[in-house]
Amino acid sequence: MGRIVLENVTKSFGDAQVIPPLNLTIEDGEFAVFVGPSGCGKSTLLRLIAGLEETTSGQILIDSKDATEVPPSKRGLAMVFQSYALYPHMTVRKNIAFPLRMAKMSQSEIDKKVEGAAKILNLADYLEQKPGQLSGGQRQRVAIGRAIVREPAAFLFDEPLSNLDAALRVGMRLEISELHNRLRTTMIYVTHDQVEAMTMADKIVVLRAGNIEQVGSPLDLYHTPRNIFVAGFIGSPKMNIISGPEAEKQGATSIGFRPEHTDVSKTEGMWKGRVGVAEHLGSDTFIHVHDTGLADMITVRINGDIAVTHGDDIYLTPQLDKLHRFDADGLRMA
Ligand SMILES: Nc1ncnc2c1ncn2[C@@H]1O[C@H](COP(=O)(O)OP(=O)(O)OP(=O)(O)O)[C@@H](O)[C@H]1O
Repeated sequence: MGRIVLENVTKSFGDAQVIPPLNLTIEDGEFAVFVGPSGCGKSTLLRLIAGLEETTSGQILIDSKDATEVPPSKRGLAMVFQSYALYPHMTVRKNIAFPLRMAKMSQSEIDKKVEGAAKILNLADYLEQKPGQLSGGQRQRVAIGRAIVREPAAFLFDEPLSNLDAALRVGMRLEISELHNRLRTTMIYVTHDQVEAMTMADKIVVLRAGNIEQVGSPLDLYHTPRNIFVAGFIGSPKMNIISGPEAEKQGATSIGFRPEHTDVSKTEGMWKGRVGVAEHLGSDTFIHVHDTGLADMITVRINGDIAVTHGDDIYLTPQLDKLHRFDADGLRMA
């Protein structure tokens, strides 16, 4: 079990309220991702759930029980820190066993659990090695192993991949998703990387200045962002957002169109511009377009290659059925 409910939770540091009253439910077995720009309160929210920070007001329920005053070690949650939180002088076996030894579990039971976790995480061959002999990804798995053996109601991850290189991040991202598929335990994952959020989450919670801007599945957020902030945050490259006469023509204060929802031609189209940087990836081409009179830069993405280069004229036509319309408050219009 691992259903986590926050009811009117607030957090202030001195006079500064970093989490205004916040309500959120994470269902048992769900993979929830907290995402948002630096300083928006993601880590604070996770630490409140873990019990590493005290709430200023409100309640935290874990499986319907009030956990607001329960100390971290008694909440049944496991926080996975970055891999450097391992003990360098201990073997992998001892690192994974550490929380069980603290809990005074019998040696035979410890061995069973450590070996079970090592199997799940493909670490069985490394149990007698020290963290320094392992790759970054393997170390990260040891950190996860230490959490798994406690059989927590939920795993809490705070940017666990941020100190890994790009290729390893992608690999570990898949491993954590696979682990979730296998264990089906609630996971809460903090990142500022919207690609991680999109690819891992059942439910994304987009935060800005401690406020929840939107909660939904990755594709809900992609297709129907409820405001300009979410529209600009979810999706890569970012949605183009423009205001002025072209938006007014669509009956909106601002309109948004994604790079992948824009038709491109060298001869005709709705708006004319000039190619700035064209990134030819083979599979796709990203073109950054200037001098449209709409915005400093419009980014478009097309499948495959197109023979354009810096300085060429180019014509853009947004796909009107995929246009996002926003009112003067930046809220999505029906
Ligand atoms: N112990 C503290 N004392 C005072 N202010 C704090 C404390 N911890 C966090 N804050 C403030 O609370 C706000 C939210 O911080 P938090 O670390 O939760 O953000 P975040 O979204 O996780 O950011 P990042 O992505 O940069 O890690 C920030 O303005 C931060 O300065």
